[in-house]
Amino acid sequence: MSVPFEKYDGAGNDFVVVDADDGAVEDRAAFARAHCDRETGVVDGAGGRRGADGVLFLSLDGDTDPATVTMTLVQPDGSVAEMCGNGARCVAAWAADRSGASTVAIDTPAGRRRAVVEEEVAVEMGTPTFDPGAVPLAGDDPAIDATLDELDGTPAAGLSVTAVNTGVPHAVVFVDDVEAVDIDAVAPPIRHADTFPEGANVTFAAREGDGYRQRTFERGVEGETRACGTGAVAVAAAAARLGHLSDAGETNWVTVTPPGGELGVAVPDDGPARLRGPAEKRFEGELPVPGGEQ
Ligand SMILES: N[C@@H](CCC[C@H](N)C(=O)O)C(=O)O
Repeated sequence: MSVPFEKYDGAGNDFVVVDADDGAVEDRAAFARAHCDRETGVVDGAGGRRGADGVLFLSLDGDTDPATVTMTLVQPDGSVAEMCGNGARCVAAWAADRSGASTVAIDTPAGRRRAVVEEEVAVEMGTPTFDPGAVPLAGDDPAIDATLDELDGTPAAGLSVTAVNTGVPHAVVFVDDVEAVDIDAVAPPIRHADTFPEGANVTFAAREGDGYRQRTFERGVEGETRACGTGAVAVAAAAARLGHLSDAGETNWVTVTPPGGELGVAVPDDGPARLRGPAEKRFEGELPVPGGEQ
């Protein structure tokens, strides 16, 4: 048995998109593990990398105003993420391609997010929180520019971490040069630290002009991705919290640049964060359903 899919890309974060209403994929974790693998997964019909950063199972209701999409992101390790910023932007582009709607409400496990599709796709990202219970953190104190003793003896020793939830947990580490970070060595001790009982995505950021360069090691992918939207929001939110954005203005758009593209982030004091950037369909095809009948 096979299922139709489309491949979308949001600033370098790439996703297999499956219409959940087809009902063909019973074991979503097995499907994601099989087709996201970077060596053996879905072949890129547009000539790019094999595999994907996750599978978006989507259900579109075009009869509501605005159109509503229920989004479930299943990651390469089979886990379900509560939120995905670039995924949500790809969802909005998918819904616009299908229904012509330029405004879309996206229901995620983290709550409803509104998106607008123009030349770029912008999505509301909720209000970032440093609250220890919401990140979540193991203790009662927030981690703001904090050195975690438990990282002693690891490649992450001595790094200052700011913990923030932008729909999913992020540990933000400001460095002088993101390119110089040995991310596969430094990120895992933070990602698995007891401080983060549900784990954390680990996002490195370095100032570049009025904005930031970004690299993120994603939970669920268990490796670096070419972009991460919740990570970009985490960078701007942490920078604002630490007083680093005073010259840029906290309600202005901040440019955050991951390896795969360019994102804009706004983190106003009095409302939800917003994320904008490119999101586009790359190709479509059919994929086998693991364990599915012939
Ligand atoms: N790439 C995403 C984040 C996806 C979720 C993350 N890997 C997690 O498990 O928390 C984004 O663009 O935000």
